[in-house]
Amino acid sequence: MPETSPPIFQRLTLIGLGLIGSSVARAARENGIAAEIVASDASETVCARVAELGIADRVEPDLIRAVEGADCVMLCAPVGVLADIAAVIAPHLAQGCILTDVGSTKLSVVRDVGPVVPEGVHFVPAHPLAGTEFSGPDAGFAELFQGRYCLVVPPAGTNADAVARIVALWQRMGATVEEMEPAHHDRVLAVTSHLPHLIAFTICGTADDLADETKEEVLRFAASGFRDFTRIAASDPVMWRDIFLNNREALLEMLARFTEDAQAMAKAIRWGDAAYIEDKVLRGRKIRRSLIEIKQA
Ligand SMILES: NC(=O)C1=CN([C@@H]2O[C@H](COP(=O)(O)OP(=O)(O)OC[C@H]3O[C@@H](n4cnc5c(N)ncnc54)[C@H](O)[C@@H]3O)[C@@H](O)[C@H]2O)C=CC1
Ligand SMILES: O=C(O)C(=O)Cc1ccc(O)cc1
Repeated sequence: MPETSPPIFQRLTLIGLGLIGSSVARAARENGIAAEIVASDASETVCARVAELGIADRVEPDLIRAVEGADCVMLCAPVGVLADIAAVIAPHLAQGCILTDVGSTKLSVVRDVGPVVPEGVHFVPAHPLAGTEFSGPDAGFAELFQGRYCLVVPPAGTNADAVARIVALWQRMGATVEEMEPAHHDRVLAVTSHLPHLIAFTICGTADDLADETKEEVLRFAASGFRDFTRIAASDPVMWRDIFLNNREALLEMLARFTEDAQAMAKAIRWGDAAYIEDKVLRGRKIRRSLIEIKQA
């Protein structure tokens, strides 16, 4: 008989049952992570759908009732509302409970949620580097985190057992976990995730602004380059509004650097600097190939 590990938590409460929350619900159940999974969402439609899908043991729209008696509460809503949710639930969290999240920005979560966490509750922020351009409870799937990274950013002095249990939770869902400082996390994600999304949203807008001239052609003849951008640009507007506004400094810095590099490319094109252009394209190709090698290793 295959050996089954005991659950890590008795009651795991998920707040926000979109792509990520519903994927955690499915993966937690499939991997026996919690004896009971409670789901709570601000949207009645989402609550009804989660009940219909049967991916939680209990759907509890009332935030306070949802967190009562939980030994782990995971915030899976957009980063802009996490502080408000935390303020409502904080007084109702059980002693020893672990409060965690999956938000894409981490300095803001540490800054906004950290101060309301009561004595005796352990705060372990995290960020799974896994997702898609889809949102909502129907978009989630249990395998989303397999073979992906999850970064945890526990504030200094966090209870080591609480950190170990959050690490175990993500590992059991198939992720590789690494610890990181929140400021470093936000700079790394600004360049690897937030800036690419900004560029995708912007280029789609630029193409759309040229509607009279080219729109029909853009859509009809869209080759893979533009298509790849449209996949990323299909992401959720509220989630990305909140990410941009909550990683303002690092994102603006990376955007400024990118703009300088784009201007250097414009100069090379204007002056016919063929070597510069070729060198930059070659560098892109090398980066892509090294990524594929890492994935295959
Ligand atoms: N989508 C992605 O690829 C990834 C997203 N993240 C982070 O995960 C979090 C959730 O993202 P998704 O699941 O993609 O979003 P989603 O849009 O699919 O789901 C968010 C859910 O939160 C609910 N919600 C909003 N405000 C709420 C409130 N005040 N109280 C309770 N529920 C509330 C919404 O009704 C919705 O069901 C975000 O913080 C995002 O930055 C992290 C990694 C990847
Ligand atoms: O779909 C994609 O390309 C993504 O980049 C998904 C994603 C979005 C936000 C995150 O914080 C992490 C991963």
